[in-house]
Amino acid sequence: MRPFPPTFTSNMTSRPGGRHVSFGPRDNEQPAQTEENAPTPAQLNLTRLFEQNQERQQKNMAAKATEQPPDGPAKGKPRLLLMGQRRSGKSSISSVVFHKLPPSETLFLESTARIQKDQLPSFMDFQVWDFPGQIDIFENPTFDMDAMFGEIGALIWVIDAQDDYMEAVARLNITILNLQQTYPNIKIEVFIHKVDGLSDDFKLDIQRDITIRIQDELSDHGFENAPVTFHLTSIYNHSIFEAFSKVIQKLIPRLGILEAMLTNLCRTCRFEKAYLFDVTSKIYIATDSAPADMTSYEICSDYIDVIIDVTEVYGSWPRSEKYRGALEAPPWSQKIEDQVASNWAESCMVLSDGNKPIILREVDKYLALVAIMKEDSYNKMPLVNMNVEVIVQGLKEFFDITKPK
Ligand SMILES: Nc1nc2c(ncn2[C@@H]2O[C@H](COP(=O)(O)OP(=O)(O)OP(=O)(O)O)[C@@H](O)[C@H]2O)c(=O)[nH]1
Repeated sequence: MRPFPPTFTSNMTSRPGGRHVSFGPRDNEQPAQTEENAPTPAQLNLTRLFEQNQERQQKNMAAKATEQPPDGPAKGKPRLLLMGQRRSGKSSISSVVFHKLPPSETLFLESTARIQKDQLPSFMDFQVWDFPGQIDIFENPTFDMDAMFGEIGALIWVIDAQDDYMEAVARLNITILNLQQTYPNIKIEVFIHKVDGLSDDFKLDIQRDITIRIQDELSDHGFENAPVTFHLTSIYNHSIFEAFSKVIQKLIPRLGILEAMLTNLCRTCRFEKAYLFDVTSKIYIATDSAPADMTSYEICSDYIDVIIDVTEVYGSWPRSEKYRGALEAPPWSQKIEDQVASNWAESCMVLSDGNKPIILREVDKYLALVAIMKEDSYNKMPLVNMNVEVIVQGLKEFFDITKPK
């Protein structure tokens, strides 16, 4: 059972009460930068951290160089670490995406006091750690860095775009510089968050400004191609799911094969777009090669809500012996389980405007294939079903083979 009824609030705008909204980051440059030559406290802090890191790196080299593959956690479940300033929206993101909390109810979330560790049963069984904004791990020598970052899948740094973000960017820079030395394979995903209510131009300006500040700092320290990616997000629309989809996709081994399967399916069945969804979070873990567009993603993701809700209410409903007998009798002469293509959910719906069927087929209890077909392709349904069935079998094999043993 899912804890909350599905809700989707599109493009609603909301500002947390009493938050300061500042849009002039360049006016807030630190005055210390005007004093030439004298190292600022931030620089001193950075130097100290570098030295500490170098010691730690040397100690770790011998012990760690053994099994860690270059591209992902060695064992256990991939971990997504949510970090950032206080009230930047970390707990809200985790609650909305993974626990289906309606976005408007995040207004009542309390500040996180200790690390919240969420085990999420999904196709990949990853963990999400919500890190309290007030704790600075690099200030605190008692933190076990290896336990935190050793098996990490991605570090998600949340920046509140409606607030003054200079401090957040400075902390992020310190974090990246520290981690780059010891854990160079960590993928850093920057969520420029709460962009609802900001104009498109303004969002892009903020993104450009933050990107430049981070890249400049990194290249000043000799890191030219650090794996840092930026996303504009809000819990009040699908952008947060889209961003998480991109993050999770980087953790999937051989994603290219999945994408090629979906691209082939689209070509053979004349689909406009196909997505493979993680049904509980509605993150899509793969899509075909056609350019992604938010509208098709939104329709498919809302369609999942509808179908999954119906399945939860009416799925595996008991049929009486008599009714079952009638269904299994000639002309079908087959057990009911063999007559339906899926033990889980299968559905097709045609939207009257545009006349484009949407098809959904569950792959297993975590994954569903959802696709938008081209106009008037409804009469090809038997062929489409056959092809979808083949792809679903292929997907099952793919996950059987690639799942961590
Ligand atoms: N407008 C808007 N507000 C948001 C968004 N995401 C979160 N918020 C609000 O931001 C406030 C703080 O969110 P939290 O999730 O508690 O922040 P946090 O980063 O977990 O804070 P700490 O636990 O103190 O570290 C809440 O009032 C949320 O409703 C968003 O996308 N847009």
